[in-house]
Amino acid sequence: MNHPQIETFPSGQILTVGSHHAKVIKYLTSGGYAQVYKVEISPSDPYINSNIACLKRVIVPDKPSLNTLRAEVDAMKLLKNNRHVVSYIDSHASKSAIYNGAYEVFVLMEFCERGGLIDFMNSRLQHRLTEAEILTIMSHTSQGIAAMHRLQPALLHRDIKIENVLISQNNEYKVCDFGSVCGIVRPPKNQQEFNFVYHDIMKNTTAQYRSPEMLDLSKGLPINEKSDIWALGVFLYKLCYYTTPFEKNGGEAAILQARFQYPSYPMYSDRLKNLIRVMLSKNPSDRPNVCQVLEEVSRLQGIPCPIRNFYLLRAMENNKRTIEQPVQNVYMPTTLSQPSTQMNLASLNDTLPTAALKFNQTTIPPTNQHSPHLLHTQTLPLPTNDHPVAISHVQDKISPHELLKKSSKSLGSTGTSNKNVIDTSAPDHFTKLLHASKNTDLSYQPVTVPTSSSLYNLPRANLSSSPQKSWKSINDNYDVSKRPTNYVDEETQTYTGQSTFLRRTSSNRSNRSISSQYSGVQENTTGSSLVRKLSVKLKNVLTGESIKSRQNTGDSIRSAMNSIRSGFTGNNNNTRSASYDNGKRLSSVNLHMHSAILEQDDSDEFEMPRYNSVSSNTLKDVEEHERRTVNTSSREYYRSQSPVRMSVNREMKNSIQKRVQDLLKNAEENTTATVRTASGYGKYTDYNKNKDEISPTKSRVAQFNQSTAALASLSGKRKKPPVPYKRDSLKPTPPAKPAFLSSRPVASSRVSSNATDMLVDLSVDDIEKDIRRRFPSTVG
Ligand SMILES: Nc1ncnc2c1ncn2[C@@H]1O[C@H](COP(=O)(O)OP(=O)(O)OP(=O)(O)O)[C@@H](O)[C@H]1O
Repeated sequence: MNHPQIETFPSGQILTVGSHHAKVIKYLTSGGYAQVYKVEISPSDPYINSNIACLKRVIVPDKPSLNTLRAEVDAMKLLKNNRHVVSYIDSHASKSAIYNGAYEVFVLMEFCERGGLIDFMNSRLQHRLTEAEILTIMSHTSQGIAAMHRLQPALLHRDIKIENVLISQNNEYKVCDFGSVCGIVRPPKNQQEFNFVYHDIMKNTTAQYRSPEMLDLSKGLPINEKSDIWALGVFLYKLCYYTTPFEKNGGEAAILQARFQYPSYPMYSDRLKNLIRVMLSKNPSDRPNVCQVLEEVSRLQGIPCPIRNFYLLRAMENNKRTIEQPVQNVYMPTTLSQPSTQMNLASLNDTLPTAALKFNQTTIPPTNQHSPHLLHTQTLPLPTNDHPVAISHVQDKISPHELLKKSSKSLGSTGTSNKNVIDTSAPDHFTKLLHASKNTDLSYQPVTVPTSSSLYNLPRANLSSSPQKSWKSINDNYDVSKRPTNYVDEETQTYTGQSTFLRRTSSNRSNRSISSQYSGVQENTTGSSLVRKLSVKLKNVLTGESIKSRQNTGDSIRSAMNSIRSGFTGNNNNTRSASYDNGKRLSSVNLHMHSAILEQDDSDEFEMPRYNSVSSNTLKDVEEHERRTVNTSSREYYRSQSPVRMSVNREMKNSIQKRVQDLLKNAEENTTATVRTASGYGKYTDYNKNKDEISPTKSRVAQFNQSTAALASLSGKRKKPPVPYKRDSLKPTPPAKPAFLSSRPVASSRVSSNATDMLVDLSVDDIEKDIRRRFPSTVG
């Protein structure tokens, strides 16, 4: 993004950000893209329990850049209120009054009083961080990342680094900067996809933190959570040694080989070094997942692991579900307590391919004993037919006794190379790697991970030193004016002496393109996916949010139906229904009441400003953006890669289903049409505190009733308006299909599309059939 330089706001300036008023206390600093202010907000935020917040002001030059920011805000919203993520408060976007065509975006978030981790590290050049301090930072940061990885589908941060961790007033470390988030990226299938992924990585990641699979896409490995783990390993190394592991020796070649060395100073325990080593494994599947990292960090700290291993819980739950399915003619013991059948679930976890771990999230009742080791010692019921071991058991149709004997035999063997057999006498894969180093005096612990921390030679002496004691100087260091000028670029800096400072660079992501030339790739992070479009359209139909006349009610239904259809067929040409034309809609909306709101299709995006001056400048870019990029095959590729939206929409999906059902039910019951008012069609907002406007809840109910009534009143009462004659030559030509799409059937490329997966549940045929039946004149 090419960001224009702008004047800073003076102290005392009052701004409106969404439903908050923000008074500038002071300008703090400028990041690569943003001006950052400390502000006083009103009303105060209930989560942070304070009226002091951080305001990020970004001027973006164009709509694609704006969409990138939207994705960042979407991610922050998803992660809101996590203790180790900088918490989102509010946001707003408007057209810039200073720069033509540019946009000004404000994001309000929790203020991290103690500034950046990098400042803290710079304050400790003489006395490097202790192991206990490093473990605390690592634990908090990993918890922030775990909050992302636990989402389904998982969110990747993709830019984990020292510069992106801030410190709160009460010394909690928090992950920030979600400008690079994306979902799991499957390996590119052709040259075009390869180029997109490559450029996307170059643009959104920091060179020294890139993983081997990111650098060598020809390996055909996905970019998934394990790429974040690699970056977290580099992060840990840098916490220890103030430099990254590959910048001195070898650069990219060293990264590709995962070749690095530990400096002799400062001294850290072998356990900590081993943790770095496994996190920096060349093969992603050899790296621990974030829960395992946290478990090991907690063991080293001698405290219970703060989170439950969600990968493991999902595996267990899935396993349980499979077992509960009746299998005919097979004797299945419910539990087996013999040691030989105890399977370390972490082992199972690591044995299963990553994809197999992406089970549906389920709620598992909390255990009484919250121990970091508890989950390691879970007894796994006998393997079932979702696992290679189980297949033979299930197929064999044997009695419980034989089954037990057989499983003891196969599971008990050690050192097996048979991948179909889980070796329960061996430790889990990660634990093995962790303790395999010659440097460590620990031999791995078989089967059961001990709960006694003494087995792990915990550095007790270090643990006793409180990190808080040495954090006195952070506040001083936070003042940017007091920062030393001799910072060294963090991309190239090598620790050369005690006086070398780490630097917060103005452009932290090396190779980060300043232009938006890869707009197709940007869609990945913009979240302008088909799913969103369809969901929003359908939502609009159901809530009446963008309906302004009966005429358009029918149009909207048609449009939504067309969109849903095209969602299944992959044919986008008809999604641009003339009835869904922004300009047309604008001409008839009540600008006075809700112009800002009605112009905006994506109702969950930035909270639009409440003051009048901006209302006519609000953004309706997504439709336009999609129209512009409808031809790009990257869009096809990234259609399956919009996790932010998908996570939001996952929750929405159920409510959509319910609303469709309710809508149809209510349409039958509702005999009197509700009188419609303009206010009833306003945009829903969580923050609408203005008493003059309809409250969010009431507004939603009203909207819903009105749209229901409107639909009901349409039934049989209105003739379909004549379709205006249009000469063929005036009809829009459908955009040409890119070569890539022609060479490959669209349907096959959509198989992996999560967007389609989600929509399947909506039973569109049923919806359409029902609506056709009820409103024959409306749906064309
Ligand atoms: N919530 C916050 N509380 C306190 N200080 C903050 C906060 N957010 C950002 N800062 C300060 O502002 C600096 C720049 O912020 P940030 O990194 O988010 O900006 P950016 O323009 O997105 O930078 P980048 O180049 O990393 O994308 C941070 O390094 C930090 O010192």
